[in-house]
Amino acid sequence: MKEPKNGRSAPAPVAPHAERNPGCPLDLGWVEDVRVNRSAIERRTATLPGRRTVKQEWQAAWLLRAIQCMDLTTLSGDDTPGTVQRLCGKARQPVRADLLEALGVPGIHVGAVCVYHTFVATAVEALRGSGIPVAAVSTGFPAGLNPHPLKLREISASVADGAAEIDIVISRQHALNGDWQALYDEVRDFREACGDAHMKTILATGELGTLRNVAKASLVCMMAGADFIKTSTGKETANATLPVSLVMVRAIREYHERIGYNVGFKPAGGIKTAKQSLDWLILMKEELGDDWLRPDLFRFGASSLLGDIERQLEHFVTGQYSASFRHPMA
Ligand SMILES: O=C[C@H](O)COP(=O)(O)O
Repeated sequence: MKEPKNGRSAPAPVAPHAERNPGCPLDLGWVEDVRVNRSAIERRTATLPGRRTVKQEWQAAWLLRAIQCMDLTTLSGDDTPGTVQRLCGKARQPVRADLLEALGVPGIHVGAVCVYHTFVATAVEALRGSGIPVAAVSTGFPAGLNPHPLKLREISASVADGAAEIDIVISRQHALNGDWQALYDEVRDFREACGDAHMKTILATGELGTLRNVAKASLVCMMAGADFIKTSTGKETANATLPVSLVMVRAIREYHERIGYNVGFKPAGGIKTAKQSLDWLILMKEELGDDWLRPDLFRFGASSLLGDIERQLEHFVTGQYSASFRHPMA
């Protein structure tokens, strides 16, 4: 990440989309060879937040980057066109103008807005001209138990309404049964239905049983053409965690080394504080390098993280914390 030298933290302009991952044939030998050392993974992630930290203007710069890498999300049963429109307003101007001015940042927006299919057209309209893509959760999100043909139609409908990114959920049963061919075929079909829209595959790691299953499912989804692998829906009992993320980003690194394509990573669910966002950015920088600190290869899926980041930026500028209601999301 480019870091400020003079206290100013203007983020570089960033493109939303990287080169597509075409996938590769399913390599069952590779999948079955996967091993995960749980205690080593847990040790590494337990020490990471304590060992590394960024302060002051560097922290402000990293928090601005976290905003640029955010899929600002609303996935509630009480979503309405009005709340989605207000969220899109927040996506265009995620930080108060006076704070941006004080930071010396001309303008900034989030990576994408993420909604249910029903609100794709509303969000597309509200974001017109902003360059912010709309992501739709799909394929029977969050449980992923709808009939397969219906899932494909749901993807097509969101693409037709203007979604540039589709967040699919995998059938957890395929991973739990070790039926990697079925998972590969399913995700391959989803990828085809997405057409030009970028596909993020949600593993719902909290429901996959073991870290080894997480690693295997990550590889299979990338072989099937996932542009991103994403931890969680936000609706599982356990959502994004650092150990699960470490396993997934190491699978991304392995796929890159063997197949040559960069696949993105999206931790999602339960990421609410600026401090947590810094932990994830440090993880990405240390494990995958600076290329994965941009929105084309890294996103946070989060509905409430932005409010805390804005509060921290306000504290950096004014030295004071405001109440969270002063930074409403929608
Ligand atoms: O994909 C995004 C998640 O559903 C957001 O989860 P959250 O509401 O816990 O931030």
